[in-house]
Amino acid sequence: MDEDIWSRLAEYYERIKDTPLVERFARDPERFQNFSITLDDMLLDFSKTSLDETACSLLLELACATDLENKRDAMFNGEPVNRTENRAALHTALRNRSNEPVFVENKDVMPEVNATLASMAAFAEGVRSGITSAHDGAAFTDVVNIGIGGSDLGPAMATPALAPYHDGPRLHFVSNADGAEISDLLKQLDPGRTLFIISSKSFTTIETMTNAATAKKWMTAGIGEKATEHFAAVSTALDKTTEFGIAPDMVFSFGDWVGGRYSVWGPIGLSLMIAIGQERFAEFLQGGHDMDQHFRSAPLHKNIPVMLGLVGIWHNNICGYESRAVLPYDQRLARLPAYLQQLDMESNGKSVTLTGDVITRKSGPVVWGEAGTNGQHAFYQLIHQGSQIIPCEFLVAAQSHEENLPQHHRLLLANCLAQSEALMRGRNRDEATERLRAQGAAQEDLDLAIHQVFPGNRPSTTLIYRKLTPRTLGRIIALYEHRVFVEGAIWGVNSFDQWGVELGKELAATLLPLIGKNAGYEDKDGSTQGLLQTISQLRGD
Ligand SMILES: O=P(O)(O)OC[C@H]1O[C@H](O)[C@H](O)[C@@H](O)[C@@H]1O
Repeated sequence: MDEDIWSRLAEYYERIKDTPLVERFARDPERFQNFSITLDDMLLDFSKTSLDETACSLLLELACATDLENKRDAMFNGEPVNRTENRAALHTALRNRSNEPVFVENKDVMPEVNATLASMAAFAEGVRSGITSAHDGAAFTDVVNIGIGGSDLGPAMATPALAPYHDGPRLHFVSNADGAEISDLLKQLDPGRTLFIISSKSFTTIETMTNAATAKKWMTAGIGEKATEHFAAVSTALDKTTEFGIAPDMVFSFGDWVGGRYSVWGPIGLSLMIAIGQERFAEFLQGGHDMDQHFRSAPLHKNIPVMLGLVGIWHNNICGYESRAVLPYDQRLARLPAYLQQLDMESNGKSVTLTGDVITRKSGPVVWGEAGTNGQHAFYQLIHQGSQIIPCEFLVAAQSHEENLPQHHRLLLANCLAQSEALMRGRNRDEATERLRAQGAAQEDLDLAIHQVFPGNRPSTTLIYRKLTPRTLGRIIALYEHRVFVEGAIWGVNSFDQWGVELGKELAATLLPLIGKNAGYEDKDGSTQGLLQTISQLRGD
């Protein structure tokens, strides 16, 4: 049945694709109201896309035909929706502020969630106040989260996002296997005042374990045998954290029903909680919960994650746009594109459905982006005049935290709106020629107009929120999580596994002993052999 809807969508798009966006606004004075959704002080505007009422109805029909609502309820109800790993995906339980029971295999997980949150809060507030102190009783001045992927990107994105609320110790993040990162950081730190949080769900991830071992060595050199007192861990592998030497009361655990890239809401958010305090962290959770309730209860056509997901499906599968740019006009969200790359591309970068069938259409698009206005002076050239169309997703706050710098925020807002307007309306050759004439260009220079044509009719969405508070950030992240879920549900993929990261890891393990060797890799392909030899020569091994 859904094949029929896909075909109807494709046919319908052929009929309407040449209607300019500006014409749609001219025809429908209510277009903004009809193609935007509000949740309290947040608004998603998707009126600057080619979606119209018929396209929306067809997409909603598709959502129903692919059983979106039942799939959503199954996730919230703790069913093992991550079927390839036979697990629930219950990040929503971590922010379930209603406290209604949530069952995994007949056991309510909420008491455990609340107990963990309470122990995180006790630890975080202890570190912030100095009660949980360094080996000599002094307060920690610096906290370093060592983790990668989902054990890094959440707090690494959210901490700068909430900088105005950051009143705890300084926070640092180390993720890369490249020793440059930890080395450059350690040079700035005092081991006697530094706390490490080793964040790894599995506690086996090679990058994290290598950085953790380096940190432990550095700490031991600095403070001696009490080094492990300066280590906490966030993990589901308690045997491994003990083996590393971390005291059980410094370890924070979570269920295997929390996926790495969905884990900022629980103990992986410990570093964020230390930065902003438990109350602000609770507001962040409340924001996530607000979006969960909206996602569960709002009718599909008034449901922000659902409609953002359907806009994504429309652009990717129907219009054929293969990437999307996330453009926060909010410097503090500069890490949001990186965060969303993992959330989106690790979740939906799949080629096989849950039932093991090869997907016949495009699944997860390429997600990329940069904070505005910086992007304008870099890659917007291609967005405006390049040969491919990139749907742009703008985010912007109506109010800034910098009340003493109102001129900056007005400028930021004007730029954000100008970009979506320019993408939509473009500039034709006549207009470009007129503009040159008005600037006093000589007749022979009017040919330049061709270079100053903007095709226009390029789609964008804008998410506006009052101010980037903890609660708003929670809503934004949960919105994107559910958007990814909506798209994954329609494609029929498992948005909660990530088998695609494994092969590279396995091969790295086979290559590690070969680095610096001149032989022993005859079974490798010619390129890999050649590269190994070159590395050996260049290193002088
Ligand atoms: O938390 P960890 O077990 O250390 O995993 C860290 C990251 O590495 C894996 O390879 C996955 O790609 C990510 O989904 C995960 O977040």
